[in-house]
Amino acid sequence: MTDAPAIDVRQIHKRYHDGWFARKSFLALRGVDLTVRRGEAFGLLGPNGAGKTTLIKILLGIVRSTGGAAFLLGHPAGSRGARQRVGYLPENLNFPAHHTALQALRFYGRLNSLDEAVIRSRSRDLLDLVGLVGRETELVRKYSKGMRQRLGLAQAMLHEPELLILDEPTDGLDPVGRSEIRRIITRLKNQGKTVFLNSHILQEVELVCDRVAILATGKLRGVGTPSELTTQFHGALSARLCIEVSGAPEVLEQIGPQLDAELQPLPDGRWQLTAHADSQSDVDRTVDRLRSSNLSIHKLERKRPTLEEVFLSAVNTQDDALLPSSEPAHN
Ligand SMILES: Nc1ncnc2c1ncn2[C@@H]1O[C@H](COP(=O)(O)OP(=O)(O)OP(=O)(O)O)[C@@H](O)[C@H]1O
Repeated sequence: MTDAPAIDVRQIHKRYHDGWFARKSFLALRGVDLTVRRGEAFGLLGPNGAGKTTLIKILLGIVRSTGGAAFLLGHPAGSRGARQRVGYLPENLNFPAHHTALQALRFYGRLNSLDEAVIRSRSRDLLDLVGLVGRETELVRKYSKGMRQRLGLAQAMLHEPELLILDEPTDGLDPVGRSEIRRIITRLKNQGKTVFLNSHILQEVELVCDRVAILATGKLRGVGTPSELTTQFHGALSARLCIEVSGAPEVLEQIGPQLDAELQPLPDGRWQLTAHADSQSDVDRTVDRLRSSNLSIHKLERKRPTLEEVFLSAVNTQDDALLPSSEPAHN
């Protein structure tokens, strides 16, 4: 069991039933397979309605899947063994209004059946980890959103879980608040914890996660490091060469189509030329062509697609949603 992955999801399906006599149904997850290794920070990405919350609820045992199996650290999702080993920060955690940070932690500690002395000593350490020392006796309702999220992280860590599931931990935070949460997540990862993060903020995920999964319409579109995903969707989006040039406009207008490049005028009279450049020889050829046409090069940059571009490409790949699903019989 010690070798079991932090999260192991096999062919998970979820069908919701709705309406009169549950006659309407909707397949929110359609055969998701996912493995999260121990000790990694893993990001779950997907557009609204992709099924991210449904997947998280299945992992936590809040919602039952209608097919497949999920395990946390070798324990069936939702079992006592799994629940004891996972810490959860929900999207909008509301603390009781009359609690101070210390009282809130005591409240959650008791819910987890922790001993009073253990709660006291862990609360001190955790308030230190999340940067709330000195503010622990203030009412939580007077906290900023960032402080509440940091206290939420401390709450999730109180029973010393090996795996943390964080649902939109930086939603609604300013850049300072977001960087504080990132700092804490990195510290937790350095302590050997596994962090599973659901976030809409792609930059965030790119900065903090080792690997990401992209989910859309209930199906996984890709899993890997941001650079592996870039390669996976390379066919749709290759590396680009962005060059700031100046010179005779008529020469530029001729050269643009020859290089299959886009030209955009810049405010200072220069031009931004954007062309595909998958290899160094593509770069050399473009530069030689510009220089031999007496064009001056002011700035040159080779850009890989951003995670946002990869995400959009992954989400827009042909969906087989209209094909019959191979959903297994309900369990
Ligand atoms: N209890 C429910 N009954 C019926 N349909 C549901 C239920 N919960 C979710 N759904 C549907 O399942 C799909 C996936 O929802 P889910 O909340 O998992 O998506 P999400 O990726 O978390 O979206 P968001 O980013 O907007 O929170 C959506 O189409 C949603 O309307």
